[in-house]
Amino acid sequence: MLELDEITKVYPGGKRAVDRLTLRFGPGLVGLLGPNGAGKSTLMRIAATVTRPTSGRVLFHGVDATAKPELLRRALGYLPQDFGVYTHLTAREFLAYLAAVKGLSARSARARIDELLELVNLTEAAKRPLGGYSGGMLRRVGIAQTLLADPQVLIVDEPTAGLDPEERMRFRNLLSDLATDRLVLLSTHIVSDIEAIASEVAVVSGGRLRYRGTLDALLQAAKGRVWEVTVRPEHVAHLQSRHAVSRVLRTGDAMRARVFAFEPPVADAQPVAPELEDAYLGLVAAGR
Ligand SMILES: Nc1ncnc2c1ncn2[C@@H]1O[C@H](COP(=O)(O)OP(=O)(O)OP(=O)(O)O)[C@@H](O)[C@H]1O
Repeated sequence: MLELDEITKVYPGGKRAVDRLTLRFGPGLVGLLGPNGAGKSTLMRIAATVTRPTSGRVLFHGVDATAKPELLRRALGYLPQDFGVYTHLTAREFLAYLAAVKGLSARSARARIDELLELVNLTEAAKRPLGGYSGGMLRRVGIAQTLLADPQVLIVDEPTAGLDPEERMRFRNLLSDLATDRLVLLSTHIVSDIEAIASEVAVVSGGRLRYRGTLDALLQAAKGRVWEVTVRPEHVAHLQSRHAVSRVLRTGDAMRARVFAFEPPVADAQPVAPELEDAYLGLVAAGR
């Protein structure tokens, strides 16, 4: 449905934010996972036709959206990382305003807005000014606006940033429901944001694709490469400088750390079953 074909983005000043990256998507929820600065937002903006790539093409149903963006734009809902609202408007007024900008008739907009407020669980709050909304509520308004024209492709950039755990979970469930009959592309640097809901994941670091596939296969690939080690507190920094360390816990005077490494990182390292976080950090470290 949507293809990113050999995309490269070099910003003025020379920063190569995305480097020859190719990804193909069908319906379902795909997590775009990568550390801060990996190039996720740049890639999302290119996929949403907001930014032009330096080279490469975005194809939507085979049509080159870099040259002819209209087809993709009509089928697209995009929630940018820095989504802003007019704080003095109510949710209903704000959505009505955006519906008008998108060219929906007032009558069909009204019915659609009712449906969407229900979907994102904001019907009760719809008459209150957005200035009084929590971060989670504002994100849900953000999602509602992406759905005004019932898009086939939904692109959401770091949507759970700043949300509390309960809001995070609600938001994850909402995105998961929305992915049953459309493509939802969700970028994040937090593994648990996509752990339970993504059918596939693309891991990006340094502007390059490091992995594309199921979370299961990612986990399998880390088998036999995750170790638990006990070290003195002053040795943690040394361990971190040589390996991907996914978790450090204090146990009495010592520190217990989970380490991704092909060989035992210290003599008495214990092999442990990998978790997704270990597998992801191992991949990112390998790309450095
Ligand atoms: N307009 C710009 N001009 C110059 N460099 C930029 C610009 N936008 C982003 N960059 C740089 O490109 C790289 C990738 O940035 P990008 O925002 O795409 O990454 P990201 O994975 O979304 O990270 P984050 O989650 O921190 O936003 C970073 O090094 C960033 O500093």
